Amino acid sequence: MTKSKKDGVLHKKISRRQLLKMTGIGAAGLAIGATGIGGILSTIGKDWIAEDEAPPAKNSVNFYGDHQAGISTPSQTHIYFVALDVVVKTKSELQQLFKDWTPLATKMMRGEIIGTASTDMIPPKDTGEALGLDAQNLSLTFGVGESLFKKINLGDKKPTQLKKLPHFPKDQLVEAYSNGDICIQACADDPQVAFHAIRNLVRAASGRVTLKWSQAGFNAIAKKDGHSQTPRNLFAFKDGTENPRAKEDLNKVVWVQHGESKPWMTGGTYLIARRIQMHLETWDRTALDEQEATFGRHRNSGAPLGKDGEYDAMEIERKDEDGHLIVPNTSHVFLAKSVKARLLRRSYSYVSGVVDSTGTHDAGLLFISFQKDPQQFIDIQNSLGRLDKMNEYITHRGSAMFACFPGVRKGSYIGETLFSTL
Ligand SMILES: C=CC1=C(C)c2cc3[nH]c(cc4nc(cc5[nH]c(cc1n2)c(C)c5CCC(=O)O)C(CCC(=O)O)=C4C)c(C)c3C=C
Ligand SMILES: [Fe+2]
Repeated sequence: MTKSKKDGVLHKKISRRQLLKMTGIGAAGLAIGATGIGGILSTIGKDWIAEDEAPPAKNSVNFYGDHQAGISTPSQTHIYFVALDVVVKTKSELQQLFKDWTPLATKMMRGEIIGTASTDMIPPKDTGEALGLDAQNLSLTFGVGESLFKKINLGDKKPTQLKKLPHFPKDQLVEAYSNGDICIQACADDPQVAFHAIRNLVRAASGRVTLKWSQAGFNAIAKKDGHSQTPRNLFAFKDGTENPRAKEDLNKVVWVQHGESKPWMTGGTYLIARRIQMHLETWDRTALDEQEATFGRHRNSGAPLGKDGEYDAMEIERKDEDGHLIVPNTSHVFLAKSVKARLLRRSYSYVSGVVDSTGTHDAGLLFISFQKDPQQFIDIQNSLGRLDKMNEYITHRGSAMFACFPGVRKGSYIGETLFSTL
């Protein structure tokens, strides 16, 4: 948006280049960098800069790019994840919804309010609870579920990969934590910033979507010598050690490549969310040796059993001098590694009060994985199957799958690749 209708030409926003020209800095002055521009901005007010052209905001994640933020982005400390059902009926109404969300998402990811407060009879445009906080590395990730394609005629755009997951042994899924037409994942280094983003996106979509389910989560990220450490889950084990990180790996495991799914998904990925209850009381009665045999890793260091370092190679076929496997063949990692498939895991712990029927903590993991094909998740979950020693301590309660759009180009909008060719 460059011009507000209400206020006319006086509110036309200006580009970074125009600003440099106006202030007489020009090409030769480009070396002043962000600090110099920041000084000018604080004098004239940054509302005057077109958002696509503004310099990077403090603690902000880039909204634009080949891929959406919040997937290969380093994990923030908080998540607020929401699944929505649509009330809109047509593809143009749906397209408009994503168009309306785009400027709000870009503003919030820059730590800006989505509109000025009004003093007259109209409620403030921004709900306001993130005022005074910066962007807190907020990332917003949008996806669409299988059910959306049943409600809205999107031609032949539904990817074959986007379908209900099969029933897995020991699943006890409830609809109240499952499925949805649209998902929005908000991750930030502050819980209020993450919630504020979802609250304002849902508010802006009032009458067009309804809330289906949501889940808040957290990860404590310790720092050692200035480096972020792998977060520990509520069983106290480092969770996320073995994850694809290099660009080449991400292309192999996470990002849909040309020809691998529907064309609109190129650069996108599939998100699988599982709300997994962790029976903390049972776990806390288990000896440390047994806990470590459950995962196949040492608790404190995160190292593979029999090794010292978290990133030492996990060689599941390794045997001791008596010929016994060092990493038990019923351990979580042994089974997860026994199949070729890989995933990018980006999970968060949750605590949600008390389970009425048992009087125990309702706590666990909002397991989130990204993969270019949901079959990768299915293969691993089937391998864990009934054998995974961890099954004694967990119950899967919720499940959902979403196709996440590729990244957004400047001047475009979220989901454009899905709608543009309709
Ligand atoms: C189907 C996929 C998976 C589910 C569901 C899952 C649940 C789950 N996992 C943990 C804790 C840990 N998982 C670890 C490794 C690991 N887990 C999966 C897959 C699923 N986990 C994979 C593919 C891997 C990596 C295997 C490898 O190649 O080494 C670990 C070890 C440390 C790490 O690498 O992150 C832990 C700990 C919990 C608590 C949980 C459900 C509540
Ligand atoms: Fe796992």
